Amino acid sequence: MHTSEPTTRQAPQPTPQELQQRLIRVVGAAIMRNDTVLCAQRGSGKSLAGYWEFPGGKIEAHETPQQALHREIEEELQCEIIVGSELCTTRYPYDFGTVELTTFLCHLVGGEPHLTEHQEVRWLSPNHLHELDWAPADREAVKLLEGMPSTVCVVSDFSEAMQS
Ligand SMILES: Nc1nc2c([nH]c(=O)n2[C@H]2C[C@H](O)[C@@H](COP(=O)(O)OP(=O)(O)OP(=O)(O)O)O2)c(=O)[nH]1
Repeated sequence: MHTSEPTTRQAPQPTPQELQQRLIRVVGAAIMRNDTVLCAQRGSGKSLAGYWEFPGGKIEAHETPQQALHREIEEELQCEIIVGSELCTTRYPYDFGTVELTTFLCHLVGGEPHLTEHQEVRWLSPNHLHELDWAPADREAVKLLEGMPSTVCVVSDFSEAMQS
C-alpha cells in the first residue's frame, strides 16, 4: 500500500532583489531648538544600529506622514512637536528594503526628549551635522540643513505650522 508523507509547504522566501524592492515609508523629524537640530543615534539590536538619524519611524496604513511623526515622537522621545514644512523625500535601497524617507522641519513644544530606543541624542548646529555618521537615507536632508541658515529653518517651520 502506498502511504504518502504529509508535506508542509513553506511560502517561498523573497530573493535579495525582491527584498530590496520592498518599499518602507518612513518619516523623520528634524527638531529645531535655539538654532540647533536634534540628532539621534540608533540603538543596538535595531537595523542600522549605531547610525545617526532624525527620530521618527514607519508610517502606518491609516496615517498621514504628520500623524505618524506625532505618534512616533511621543512613543520614542516622550515629547510633543509641531510638524512644519517638508524638507525633502529620498529613497535609499538597503538590503532589507527601500526606505522612502520624508523629513520634516519640526519644533519641540512639550517636554524634554527622553531616550527610550535611541542610544544617544545630541543638539547640533546645522554646520556640525556632517561630523556624525548618518544613515544613508538621511544624507540628503543633512546636506539641505547644512546649507540653510538656521533662522530660515525656524521661520519657515513656524509660518507653516501657524497656517495649519
Ligand atoms: N526613524 C528613522 N528611520 C530611518 C531614518 N533613516 C533611515 O534610513 N531609517 C530607516 C531605519 C529603519 O530601517 C526604518 C525606520 O523604521 P523604524 O525607525 O520604525 O525602525 P524600527 O524602530 O521599527 O526598527 P527596525 O525594525 O527597522 O529595526 O528606516 C531616519 O532618519 N529616521
